[in-house]
Amino acid sequence: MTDDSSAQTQASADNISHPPGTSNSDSAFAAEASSTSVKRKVDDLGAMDSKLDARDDKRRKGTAPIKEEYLVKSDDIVEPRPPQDEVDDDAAEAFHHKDRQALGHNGKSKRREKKTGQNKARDFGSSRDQVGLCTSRAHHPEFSPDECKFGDKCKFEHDLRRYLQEHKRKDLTTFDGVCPVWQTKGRCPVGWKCRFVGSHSKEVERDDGRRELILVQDETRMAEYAATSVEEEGPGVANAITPQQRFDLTRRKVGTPKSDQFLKWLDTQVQGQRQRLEAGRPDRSHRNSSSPEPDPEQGAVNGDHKLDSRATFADPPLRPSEKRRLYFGAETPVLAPLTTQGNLPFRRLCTSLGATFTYSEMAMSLPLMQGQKSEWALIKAHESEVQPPTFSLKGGKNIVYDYDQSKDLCFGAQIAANKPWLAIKATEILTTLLPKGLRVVDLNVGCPIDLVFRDGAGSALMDSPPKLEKMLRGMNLVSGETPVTVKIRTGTKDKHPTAQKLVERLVLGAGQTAGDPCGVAAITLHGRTRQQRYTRSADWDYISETAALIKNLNEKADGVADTIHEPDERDMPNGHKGSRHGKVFFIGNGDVYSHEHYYDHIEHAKVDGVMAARGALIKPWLFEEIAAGQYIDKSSSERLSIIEKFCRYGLEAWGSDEMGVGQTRRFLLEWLSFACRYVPVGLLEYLPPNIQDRPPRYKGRDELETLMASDNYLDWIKLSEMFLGPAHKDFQFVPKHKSNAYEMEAEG
Ligand SMILES: Cc1cc2nc3c(=O)[nH]c(=O)nc-3n(C[C@H](O)[C@H](O)[C@H](O)COP(=O)(O)O)c2cc1C
Repeated sequence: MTDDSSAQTQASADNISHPPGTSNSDSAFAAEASSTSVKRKVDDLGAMDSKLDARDDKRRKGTAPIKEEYLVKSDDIVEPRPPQDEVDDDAAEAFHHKDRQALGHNGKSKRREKKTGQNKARDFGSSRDQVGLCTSRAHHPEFSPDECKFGDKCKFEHDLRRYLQEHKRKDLTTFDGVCPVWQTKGRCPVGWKCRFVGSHSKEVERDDGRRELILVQDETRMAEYAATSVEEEGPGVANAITPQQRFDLTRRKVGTPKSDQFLKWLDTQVQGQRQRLEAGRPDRSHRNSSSPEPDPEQGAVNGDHKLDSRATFADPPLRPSEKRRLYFGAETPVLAPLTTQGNLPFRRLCTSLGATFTYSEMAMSLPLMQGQKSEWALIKAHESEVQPPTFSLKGGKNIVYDYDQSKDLCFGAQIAANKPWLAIKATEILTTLLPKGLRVVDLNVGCPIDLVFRDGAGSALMDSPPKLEKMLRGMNLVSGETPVTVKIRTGTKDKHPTAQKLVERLVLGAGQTAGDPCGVAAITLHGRTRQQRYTRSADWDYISETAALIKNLNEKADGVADTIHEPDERDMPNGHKGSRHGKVFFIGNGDVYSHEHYYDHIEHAKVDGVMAARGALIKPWLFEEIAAGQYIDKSSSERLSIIEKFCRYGLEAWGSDEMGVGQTRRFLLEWLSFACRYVPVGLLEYLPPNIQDRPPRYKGRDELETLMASDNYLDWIKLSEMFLGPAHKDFQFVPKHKSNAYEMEAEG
């Protein structure tokens, strides 16, 4: 809910979709909104069309409708920002994949590990102490350090006082000088290296008169924290594999017995089919004899028509385990998977603001299987994400038979792969090593990035339905109780949508697998093609048609299952009472930027759930707006406190030492590159805001609001310095839309 300082916007109550269960007259919004004011504005726009002068015309096309008094004009022309936003979004999605080719889907690593995974593809300079403190000293009182195993060869500092006085930058004074990690946990894992170490250390006098520096812990806070935390590694972090597990992965010692069995069976099916084709005999075992011609879409990219294994000639050698039931509904707004941006602190922030479900950044299957640390870092979650979601069901409608909210959790992993064996084995490994930490394993079939696409992964799989079906079927067989989901696009090419045909195949099975669904529990559709990237709006008409189709298919699947295949409860996702087939949930995605869009899509496109990506990056309180069913006109100071929260979460996740502060700053700047696009709703002439609109140059209601609207990364650094202090002299930031690197001026 909005608090006192959040003014309501002048939106027309007639224009607002309300959360289910509220109406115009009973919502708090209706009482406070100045509906006539905006109604007039909206009507005016129609009437004024012919009178618009060139300037207004310019403002209307793809331009955010900012009230006259806030516009910054030169020569009386409203200055639009440079047209770079769509390009930026593509760049943002792609940026950290520049080195993804290094992940070698073919198993051959072309570059070194340190360049893959989270945040490794860009050079941000470094944020280190001038001379580091030896770890044998880092957590100990001054007089009783551990022995340094490296002796004279150790290049780190062993004299604690010298380190503190000469090599370490002075303590930060932000957060009132109190270490945010220590404040939460009662102890700070980085010890003497902490940039706030003064708040958890002191000098004491010993019996012999010597003065010793010691670290201080707060036992009460530690006990409180221990009582509520499910900490596995670091502060509140879940889904971390153990060093032993990682070691075993690197030595190929983690078995994938279920995958091996399935893949072997798959192989025999493919070989059998090949032999039949070579012998020139028509494949009479096809159940669907009415469609003997290969589907032109099948295997189009990989030319693998012949190897199309629509090959459930014999039942697979193993059955899936019974799955945890899923639920998506109006009450469960979903945060999209977001490479780089969807890091743990940002997801934690969104969860705290009302996001119900979250996904990891896309992780590549091969490096996961190889135990690469940076890829497994993507799968770590905050403890708040591995708890049951806290929504309350409105009227208990649409609830899935047997759904148990207390067994559900918020966080799912997303993976990408270009071959069935990779997707299947990675899924088995993920769900074996983290049996309780993942809501779903989601396969990314939307990624547009060239490097991924050319390898046959991401959205390339849209053009290889048989391969994709094999992947999902196998993933479902090996994933234990964890459901498998998939995220797709409208298609790869403009004006040639293929998602609906694909969906039909995934929900019902096709050809040889007709009546034998691959077991996918939910499908998310981003309503754009790969070719279109972020140009033009997402096609919600197509999403809506697909929702209707899936509803039909869900019903039809029952019938097909009756006549052809006796489904086993375990094979079915989200079984519901009275149905023999499991419901496949359908989530729509694209351009959701307000509660209005959100509820409109639930009501009119009739999707089960709605996922937000850039909308949440630009204003993470989108989730609060969805819960409240109204716009929240956050003041600049409220927005600043959200930035502060991110910094706290970042320091908790990455540490409060120089490195952790640098990492937090880096990801904060990445996020601010989106957040600066927010135009406060109080500055807009009419609502809803359109995510594709670019703001003209404008000034905010106060200096801070103006600063937050800046698209100059130097201003983002200024904002970061309010909480993280002056940037390290070696800190670099390359804004994704600018080619010039920024290097911090040296500072003290
Ligand atoms: C910076 C950025 C990173 C993204 N990373 C991923 C990703 O890792 N996996 C994925 O499935 N989609 C990814 N996407 C796509 C989004 O999940 C989403 O489908 C798309 O942005 C459309 O939603 P929107 O209009 O709400 O932004 C990314 C998008 C952006 C802008």
